Amino acid sequence: MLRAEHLSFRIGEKTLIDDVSLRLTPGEFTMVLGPNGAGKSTLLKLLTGTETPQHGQVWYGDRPLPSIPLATQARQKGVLSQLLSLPFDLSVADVVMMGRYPYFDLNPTAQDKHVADDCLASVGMLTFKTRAFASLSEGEKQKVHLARVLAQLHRPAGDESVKYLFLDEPISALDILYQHQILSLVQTLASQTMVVFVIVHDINLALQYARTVILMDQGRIHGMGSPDEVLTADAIEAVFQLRPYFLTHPGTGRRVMIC
Ligand SMILES: Nc1ncnc2c1ncn2[C@@H]1O[C@H](COP(=O)(O)OP(=O)(O)OP(=O)(O)O)[C@@H](O)[C@H]1O
Repeated sequence: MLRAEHLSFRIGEKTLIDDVSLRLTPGEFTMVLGPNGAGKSTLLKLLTGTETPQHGQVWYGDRPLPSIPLATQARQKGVLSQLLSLPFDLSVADVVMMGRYPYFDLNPTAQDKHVADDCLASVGMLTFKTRAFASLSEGEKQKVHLARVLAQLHRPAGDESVKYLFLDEPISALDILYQHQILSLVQTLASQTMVVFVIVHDINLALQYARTVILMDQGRIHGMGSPDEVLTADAIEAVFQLRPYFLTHPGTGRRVMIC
């Protein structure tokens, strides 16, 4: 369980996050939506310890986040942010192996290499292993970074510790096939005692995949709950200033939004 109580965060005169409290349960796929500038990425930074709130606290399990040693955090928390460029000339394999740094001293073990290959394969990028990372397309880079974070959170058989996965717009550069493949993969991970917090802009993907939705507006949580509870026409109009319509998907019966 991840718990945040009364988080507030200001920069200068601007309040980016205003008294936000939430609980994220392992096994639930939580998707975060809201207009540009609503505070989604800032909330992710507070929940992961990249930024420190002026007020409020974050707990992972029963421990306040700042009290957890960084080496422990590195084994339990994976973050994929929007900044995907790397300053060095690394291969794809090197980038994914960065996810294994918390697990080995000088050189990766055969097990680390095996995990890295598995994670690359899970995002469809194993055949790119020897390519220079800088030469990849933006979508390919996004998949490799996701593989790096998955390698970081890999659990050996029998390890049932809770892991925490945070993804900031992980599918923004992906084609529709990979959007669905990656979200299906993350959905499966969420069901395996993982706290999963994913920022997306596509409301239909949230309707399809999320168990819990957080709708943010102006640094606050406008609504949190099941997609059907939170993503109503009134809530979407209030937050995005655009009245949507909902149709019924002919194949699944699920709600589909059009504007
Ligand atoms: N260093 C800063 N100084 C002042 N304002 C900032 C700073 N960093 C971010 N902000 C502002 O805080 C607000 C929230 O930003 P944030 O990146 O969290 O929004 P977001 O919901 O993730 O937006 P997007 O969907 O566009 O990625 C924005 O209005 C942004 O301009």
